[in-house]
Amino acid sequence: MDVAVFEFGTIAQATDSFSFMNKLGHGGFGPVYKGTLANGQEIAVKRLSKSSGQGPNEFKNEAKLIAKLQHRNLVRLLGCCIHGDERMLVYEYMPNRSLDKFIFDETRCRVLTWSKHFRIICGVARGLLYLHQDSRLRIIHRDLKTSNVLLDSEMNPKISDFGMARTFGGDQIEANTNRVVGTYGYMAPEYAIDGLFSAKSDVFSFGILLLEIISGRKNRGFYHSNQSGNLIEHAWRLWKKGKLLDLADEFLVETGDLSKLLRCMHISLLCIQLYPEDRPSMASVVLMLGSDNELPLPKELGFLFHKKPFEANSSSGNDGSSSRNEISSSLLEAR
Ligand SMILES: Nc1ncnc2c1ncn2[C@@H]1O[C@H](COP(=O)(O)OP(=O)(O)OP(=O)(O)O)[C@@H](O)[C@H]1O
Repeated sequence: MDVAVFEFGTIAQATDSFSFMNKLGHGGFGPVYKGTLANGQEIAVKRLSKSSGQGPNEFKNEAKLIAKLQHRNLVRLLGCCIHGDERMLVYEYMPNRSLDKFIFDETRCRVLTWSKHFRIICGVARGLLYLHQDSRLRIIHRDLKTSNVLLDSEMNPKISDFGMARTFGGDQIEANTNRVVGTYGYMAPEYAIDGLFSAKSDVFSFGILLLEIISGRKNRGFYHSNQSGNLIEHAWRLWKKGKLLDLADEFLVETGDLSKLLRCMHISLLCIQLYPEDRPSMASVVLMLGSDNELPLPKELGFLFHKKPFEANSSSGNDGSSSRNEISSSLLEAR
């Protein structure tokens, strides 16, 4: 199937000339708008703010490749739009927006019982497996996080922003400026420090996502009244004491299958192990989620989470800034 190339007029009309009312948010690649096509189909338009430096044909070819990635747990790219220097991507619209808006909101997270959480976890794992292994392109996401997991009308999870690092920035940013692209709090240590990415750095991000989904708390900015450290350290301490269940959100414990809940937390600790080779592949993660087989023990996590080996400049929110971090590796090397 060929990717649709939309006329600028069609997109402007669908979004009411990119009206403020239709703005869904603002991510690292630029603002996102909701739109409705003349046939009634709802769309989300990502207006890329940074020029990727690509000519129109190159951009179209990359969009074509991304559009070929089709899986029930990936957001579908419907097409693109080119207007002068501007580049836009047109996605299917996800009415329930992103996962972060549910799990970190005390009222809205009650909409999701444990079984729905588990369905979301398994869906994200399958979507990532498809990107790593089953798709022809073999994509490493590089920025998996709760705001990049969108939810359709039935709360099925769909990973978004896949292919973006490869296509619209990452490789170029790294090649040209020695910087890595990702989000602080989700980046695997080898990626954050040495700029080395692999499918196993995505597995690390998946582990963090899993911890966040189950605890309802963000790894970044995690606060606990009587101890220091982040969510990972807290999880590790509880694991050592055999009290991992204390990390889970109370509502999940009430509505959940406790052995499955514990199993998911155990899997998350396997995914965030220090050395990439110790982490399971996404194929193993999918198998572990779907079976009751005994799981290996995670290796000591300890070490680096006590220190901040680099300075990350980041911000987040809908104020036009991005939650994306660009960490200069020359800065890292200098320390
Ligand atoms: N297809 C979509 N359907 C519905 N809402 C969407 C869609 N794509 C993005 N959004 C919403 O638009 C906002 C911005 O998304 P975007 O993916 O650009 O940024 P982000 O994930 O918040 O940050 P980053 O760019 O750093 O990954 C998010 O709040 C998300 O909920």
